[in-house]
Amino acid sequence: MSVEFQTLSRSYKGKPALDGFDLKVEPQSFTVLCGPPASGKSVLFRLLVGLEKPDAGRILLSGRDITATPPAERPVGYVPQSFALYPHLTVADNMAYPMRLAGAPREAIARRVDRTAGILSITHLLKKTPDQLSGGEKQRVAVARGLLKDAEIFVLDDPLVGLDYKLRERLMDELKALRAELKATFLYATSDSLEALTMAQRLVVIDRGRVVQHAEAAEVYHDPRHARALDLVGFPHANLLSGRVANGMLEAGPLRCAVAARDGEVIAGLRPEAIRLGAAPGLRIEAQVRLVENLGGEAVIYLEAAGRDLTATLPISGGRPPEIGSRTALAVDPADILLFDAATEIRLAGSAA
Ligand SMILES: Nc1ncnc2c1ncn2[C@@H]1O[C@H](COP(=O)(O)OP(=O)(O)OP(=O)(O)O)[C@@H](O)[C@H]1O
Repeated sequence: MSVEFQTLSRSYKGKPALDGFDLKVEPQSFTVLCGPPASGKSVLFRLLVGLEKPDAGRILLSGRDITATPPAERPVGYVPQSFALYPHLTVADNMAYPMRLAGAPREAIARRVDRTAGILSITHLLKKTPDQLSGGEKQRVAVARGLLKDAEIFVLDDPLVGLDYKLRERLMDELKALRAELKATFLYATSDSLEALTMAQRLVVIDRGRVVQHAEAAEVYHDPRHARALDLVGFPHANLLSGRVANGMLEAGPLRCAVAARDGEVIAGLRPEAIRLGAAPGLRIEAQVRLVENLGGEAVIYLEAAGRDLTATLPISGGRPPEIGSRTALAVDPADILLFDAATEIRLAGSAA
């Protein structure tokens, strides 16, 4: 089933949470919505589930307008961000609750509970009550409960937040497998960019209640169309330096070079992995090392250059990362600098020359 949001708007006390939100996702796709906190992801999901009404705009499922359809009549399963399990019911009964409510036959419920519990590795918990579970176990039960509904669309609002990395990785694989098995359309919100890149077929970057880019995950990473897409997708966060272009010259903190962009205020973006240490061809930058995080094979190095903060990731195979407090020479290929309009944050045509 396809899902289409058409110029959806929703404000709270005059402040827009969604502001002309437009998005269409294909049937049986796995779409990840990635946006910073308070960008509107949860509000969007609550509108799709029917828990709230938009101020303007429409929601279409396979072309049918469901904006005014009551929640119970929408074929949408929901894993909310904050979950509440019924304390007096066992895990199995907690999971079964939405299907019971919908009047599903007992055998169908039992089958579905068993299968979903197996996929999420919670079979051993089925007879326990929530007070006997750890935080992570409760979270997996809540995910299972949301996925149990006989639905064609499932929305998962940051369902793995707070779980340890190994468990998250495993659950991500299992959720993808489950999507294929259920032949359903999955919408998955996260504010974690690594999770977004790992999970996504299609990635939607949201900023301030609007879609700023919708593309394959790799395309968002390699060809960000908006400063927020560059900022959010990738780890560590990209460097975003405010500056200006005048007479074909970029000046943004330590980044000073000829560019083919029009004159005006800009944001110059540079991924940490595009900065090299030592003398290399390209733009030379003098910097001071503020902090080094040694990750084994590579180091994240926090620097100051021309009064601005810069983050670099450097391979340190065999070598040693630079000393904290030392001065160091950096090299940047001007072609790696991405320019965005300072006001709209949209990518500008023309990169460094
Ligand atoms: N019921 C509400 N009343 C008032 N303001 C609200 C309400 N729900 C959401 N908002 C506001 O709408 C904006 C978007 O919130 P939303 O919860 O959708 O963000 P989000 O992208 O899901 O963030 P997070 O990743 O932190 O969950 C925020 O500024 C939030 O304060």
